[in-house]
Parts: sequence; C-alpha cells; structure tokens
Amino acid sequence: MKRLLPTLRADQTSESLISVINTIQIAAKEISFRLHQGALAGVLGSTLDENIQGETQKKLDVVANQLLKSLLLESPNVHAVASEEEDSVVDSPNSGHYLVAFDPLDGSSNIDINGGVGTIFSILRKPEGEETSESMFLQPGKAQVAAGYVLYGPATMMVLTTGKSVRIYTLDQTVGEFLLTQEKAEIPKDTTEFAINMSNRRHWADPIKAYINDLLEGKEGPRGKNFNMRWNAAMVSDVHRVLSRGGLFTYPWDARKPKKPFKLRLMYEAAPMAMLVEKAGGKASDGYQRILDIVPEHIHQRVAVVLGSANEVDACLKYHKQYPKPY
Ligand SMILES: O=P(O)(O)OC[C@H]1O[C@](O)(COP(=O)(O)O)[C@@H](O)[C@@H]1O
Ligand SMILES: [Mg+2]
Ligand SMILES: [Mg+2]
Repeated sequence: MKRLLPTLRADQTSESLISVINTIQIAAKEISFRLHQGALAGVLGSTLDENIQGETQKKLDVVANQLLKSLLLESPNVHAVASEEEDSVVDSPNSGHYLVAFDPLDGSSNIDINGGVGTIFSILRKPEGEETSESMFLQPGKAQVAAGYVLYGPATMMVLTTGKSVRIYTLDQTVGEFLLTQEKAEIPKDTTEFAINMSNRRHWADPIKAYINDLLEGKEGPRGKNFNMRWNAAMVSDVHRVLSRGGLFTYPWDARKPKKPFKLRLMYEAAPMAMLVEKAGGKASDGYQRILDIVPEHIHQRVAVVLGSANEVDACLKYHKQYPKPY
C-alpha cells in the first residue's frame, strides 16, 4: 500500500506543500495517539478557559491546538496560522509560502464520551504584498491549495485533496504511517439520508422547516421516498459518512442566538469541507451561494452550511428560493 507522501509526489505536488502536509500528519498522529489513550493520557475533561468564540475549551482542544500550532510554526514553508482556538492569526518566524487555518479538534463534545472527533485543515497560498497577516487569510475557499481532515474514529483516517481527487488514507498503527486506502472518494448524486440537529427545529427559518418536513413525510409526502437521519455532533464524522455513502448534511441559520445565528466556522470547517465535497462530486452551499465563493470578512466568521449529494443539495436549495431569506 502506498504511503501518504509518495502519493503526493506522484502527482507533482510541490515539495513545499508536501512538507506542510507532512507537518500536519505528524501532529495528527500525535493527537491520534493521545486520543486513543483516552483517560490514560489525562486529556479528557474541560479546562477553565474559554476560546475567542466563548466556548469552554476541552483539554484536548488545547493540546491539539498546541501541537498543530507549534509544529506548523517551526516549518520553513509556513508564514502564519489561524486556529479556531486562537484569538488572532499567529505569525511564524519563517516567511514560508503557505497559510494554514485549522479546527484542531472538531466535535469537542464527543471527547468525553469516546465518540468520533477530528481535525480539519485548510491550506492557502500567502498572497504577494504587504498585507497584514489577518487580511492574508481572507481569501475565498476556492483559493485553497489543499484541504482535508483527520477522523480519529475506530480507525484514524486522513481525507485530503490538493485540488485533484479526494484521497483517503488510513493510519496503520503498527508502522505509524498513513496508507492510501481509497484513491478517489465519490459522493453519490442521490441519497435518502440527512443530518441535522433536529432539536433546533423550532428555531429554524421557513426554508429548512419546509424542506425537513417534506423529508419526514417520507413515501407519502412530496418527495415520494423515505429518508433516514444520522447526527454525530462532529462535522468530521458526519461529512465522512457523506463522503463514504452520500447524504445531506446541514447546519442552517437559526434564531436561537440573534447575534450568533450560524454555528459552523467558514475558514476552519465550512470552506475545507466544501472543497473536499466538491472535489468528490458533491455540492456545498450556504443556502444562497456556493461556500467556496464566500470571501471571509474576518477569520472567525460563521456560516450556514448545506452540503453533500449534488441532487439532494439542489432539492434543499429550491426551498431557499421559495421562501424569504431570514437574514
Ligand atoms: O452541538 P450541536 O448543535 O449538535 O453541533 C454540532 C456541530 O458543532 C461542531 O461540533 C463544532 O465544532 P467544534 O467542536 O470544533 O466546536 C461541529 O463539528 C458539529 O457539526
Ligand atoms: Mg469544529
Ligand atoms: Mg474545534
């Protein structure tokens, strides 16, 4: 089986980009090891701190962030990093060609229940010129040179695209290497599975209420087929299911917290996942525009997300056209 780096060399990925991906895989292996040690590694539970987004940080959020940040900042190919767990962009002493944005630990609420969690990353080219580090990151998702995630599930997997196909690697714990286990992930166009946090139903806007209602009507309703539902509470796990067998995943606008109507982060979650989903033949939208076209206004920006099987995303978007936009 092929190892990660040779598969990248085989399609002429630049050595500098390979080196950044290599740094991420080294951090991911360390995070994977600590996670799989569970309570033995003393990394379960919460810290007393909150991140910039006002969320309580789990110990593993902090450990994963430290590992990725310190290793990436040592890389001669990285110019700066942006993390969900950092207040602002962190500059590297090196002036490399790449910027890396990441969600070090996605699905934090699953840590203490031994559920699926992941790391999501997005690699951008550093623009030319004298911009501030923060403004350098404010590029639309379509400018990403690579995107991926690591799923720390029963097996640890890395799912990666450098703009060509989406490859899936599995960590062979016996040799400590990510080995290529799927050359090309492809999302089926149609599906009968959806993922949404149903407990927020009363807070949704009309397009999502109407769409989900019609799915729940099943065979007897306007869609004429029965739909199944899954929700892992970790975007990495939910998107991995979509990449593996199709489905629609959404975290829509909702009216719970008027000042925070979206949950998922554009730069650390939505944009990298959108690149993977599109490269695997699916679609990713905020309900009104392609996620990859959105130009971030600030690094911690949040966004509504509808992604997955192309025909099902289109079906959902039709409801967004029929009802007024809630924001
Ligand atoms: O708690 P909820 O409403 O089910 O939200 C789950 C969503 O929140 C997230 O966990 C946010 O990620 P973090 O754990 O990185 O904050 C997504 O991965 C997931 O889709
Ligand atoms: Mg997350
Ligand atoms: Mg996180």
